[in-house]
Amino acid sequence: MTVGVLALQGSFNEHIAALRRLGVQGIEIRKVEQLLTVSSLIIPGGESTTMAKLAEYHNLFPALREFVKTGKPVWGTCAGLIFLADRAVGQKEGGQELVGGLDCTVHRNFFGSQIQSFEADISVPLLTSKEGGAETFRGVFIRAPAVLDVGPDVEVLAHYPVPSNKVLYSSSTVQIQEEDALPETNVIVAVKQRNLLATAFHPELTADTRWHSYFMKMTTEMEEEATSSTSSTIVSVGESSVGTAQAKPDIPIYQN
Ligand SMILES: NC(=O)CC[C@H](N)C(=O)O
Repeated sequence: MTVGVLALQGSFNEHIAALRRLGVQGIEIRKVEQLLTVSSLIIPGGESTTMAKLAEYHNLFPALREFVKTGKPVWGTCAGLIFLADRAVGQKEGGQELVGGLDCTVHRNFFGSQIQSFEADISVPLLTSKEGGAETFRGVFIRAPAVLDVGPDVEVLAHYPVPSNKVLYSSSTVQIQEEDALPETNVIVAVKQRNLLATAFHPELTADTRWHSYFMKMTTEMEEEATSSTSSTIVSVGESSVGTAQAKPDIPIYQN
């Protein structure tokens, strides 16, 4: 089983480290030929416009679209979610190329600018039912996008409840008025459509490997479907195995 991580820009090293904690070797993908060798692909967070320019430079878009179409699992985190979306709003002037495949509209910087980045506990019932562990997952949102609407084949995996009148961060000019709380708006932050998984936040920046473990299971299932006669091999680089519940506290890895 070989997992590629698009390594043009952004948090690809962190994804590779998270895979390593599960005993899986992630392969850095920068060229079309490399993409042809992997069974699944992670598109990391970063800056989607820059990543798109680099992907264009390396002529990766046709191969990425083909990869999505073949049904191989692809997981986009943050900028990776933007890449996978069929439609994006809030793009820089002139827009940017998207890989597409995921029937949804994303807003590139839904939660505001870099300083409005935040962390929040997100409830993800599917992840808890498949991977066990805590009821919630620590979502690290860095100038994060959000999903504005989804097509009929898209499964919504997680919401982030934003109080309608609540400003996420206070500043000298903006005060949070908790007492006037209005009903919450449930913003979509994680989705799945067949072979495509997408999160607006960064699981690779936490010690919780359940999202990676879940993605590995998607990869194994897809491989078994494709080659039902041959068994897949995990390249073990550590002691732990895929699917093992992680005992580590769920804190951002940069605090370790
Ligand atoms: N952390 C991220 O990946 C941020 C993505 C960013 N909003 C973009 O447009 O690319």
